[in-house]
Amino acid sequence: MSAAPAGGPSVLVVGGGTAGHIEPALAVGEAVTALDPTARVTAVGTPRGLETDLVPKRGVPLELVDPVPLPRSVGGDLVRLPGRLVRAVRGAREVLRRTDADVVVGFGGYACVPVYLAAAAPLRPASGGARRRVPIVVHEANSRAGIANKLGARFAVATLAAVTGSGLDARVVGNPVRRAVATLDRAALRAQARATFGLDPDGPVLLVVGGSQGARSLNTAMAAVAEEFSRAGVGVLHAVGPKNVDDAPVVPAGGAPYLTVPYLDRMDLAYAAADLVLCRSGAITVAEVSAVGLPAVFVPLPHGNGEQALNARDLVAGGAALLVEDADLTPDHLRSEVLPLALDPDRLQMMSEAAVRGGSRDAAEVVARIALDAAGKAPR
Ligand SMILES: CC(=O)N[C@H]1[C@@H](OP(=O)(O)OP(=O)(O)OC[C@H]2O[C@@H](n3ccc(=O)[nH]c3=O)[C@H](O)[C@@H]2O)O[C@H](CO)[C@@H](O)[C@@H]1O
Repeated sequence: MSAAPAGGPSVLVVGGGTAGHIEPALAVGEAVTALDPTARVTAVGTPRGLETDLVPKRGVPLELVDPVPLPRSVGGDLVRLPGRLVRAVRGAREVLRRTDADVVVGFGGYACVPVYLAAAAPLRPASGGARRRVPIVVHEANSRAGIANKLGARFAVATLAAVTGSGLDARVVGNPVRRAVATLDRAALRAQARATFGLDPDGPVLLVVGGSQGARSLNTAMAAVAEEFSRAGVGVLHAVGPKNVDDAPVVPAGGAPYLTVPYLDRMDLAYAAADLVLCRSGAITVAEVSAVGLPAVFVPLPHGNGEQALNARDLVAGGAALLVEDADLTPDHLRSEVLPLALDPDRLQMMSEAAVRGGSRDAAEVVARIALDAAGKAPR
C-alpha cells in the first residue's frame, strides 16, 4: 500500500497482538486501497504485539495505543475505568484526530478497547467542523467473540462476523484473507515456491505452522520424527515460531530437505510449496487453508474456551481436514497417520477439492466496502 493522495477517506484498521488479529486488519486495508486508491489506510496496534514488525514490512503506516487489561465483562468495570484505560483512550483520541479518521474497523483484542471507546465519543476533527463520532465497524474472526468486540458492537454501525454463533448480532461475511493468499493458484506457483525455499521440485512437502507464535507441542513431536519424514522422501517446511528457534529440529542431509524458519513472511509461497499442512486452527489460518484448498491436519490450541476446535469443525466435517487433539499429537501419531497421508496423492487431492468448496475468498473486499460505506465516502 503506497502513500495515497490526501483527501480520500481515512480508514483505521485496528488489531494487534498476534498475527491472527493483524492479518485480517491488513487484508481489509489492502482491499480498501484496491477499491479506492485515494483512501488513507492506517493500522492501529500496541507497542507489545507482532504489529511493530509485521505492519511496517507491508508498507502500512502504524499508530500505537497503550495496551489495557480487558475488563472481564462489559458492565461495572467499564464504569470504574482504571487510570490506564483513561490514558489509553486519550491516546486513541489523539490518533483519531491526527489521522482525521472517517471510520474505525476493529478486529478485537487489546488495541481495540481504547480505540472503540475513543471513537464512540464525539470528537472535533483535525480538519475542523463540528464534533462527531467516528463510525465503528466491528469484525469478529473467531467462533466466539472476545470482550473487546462485544464492547465495540455496542457502538458499531456495522457488526460483522466470520461465522454464525459468535455471540454477536452480526452479519456473517467470513474471514478477511490477504490478497496474495486469497488469489493464490497453488499449482501455478508451486515450482517457484519450492525453488525459493530450497525444496525438491517433485515429491511430497509438509508445511508445519503452529500459528503466528509457533507451537511447542508441534515442534517437539515433529523433532522426534523429522529424520523419518526426511528418509521417507517427505520434504518439510517448518515455521517453529520466533521464540522457539533454539529448539528447531535438525536433520542430517541425505533425505528430503527438512527446513526450519522462525516465521514465514510469504505464507502464499509456503502454501504453494506444500501438499499438506500440519497446523494450529487459529481462525485466520483456517480461513487461509480453506481459501487455498490445502489439505490440513489441525491440532487445536488446547487452552481457552475450545474455540480453535470450533474453527476447524467445518473443514473437518467436509472431509478437507483431520483433527488431532494436542495431547494425541505423539511421534507415533505422526509416523502412523500423517506420514502415510503425506505420501498419498489421491487422498490429498480429494481433501484439497473439499477444502476449496468450503473457502471464502472475498471477505476482505466485503468488509472494505462496508467500511467505505460507513465512512460516507464509498466510491460510486
Ligand atoms: C494463541 C492465540 O492467541 N491464538 C489466537 C490467534 O492465533 P494466531 O495469531 O496464531 O492466528 P491465526 O492462526 O488465526 O493466524 C495466523 C496468521 O499468521 C500468519 N503466519 C503464521 C505463521 C508464520 O510463520 N507466518 C505467517 O504469516 C498466518 O498466515 C495467518 O495469517 O488469533 C486467532 C485469530 O483471532 C485466534 O483464532 C487464535 O485462537
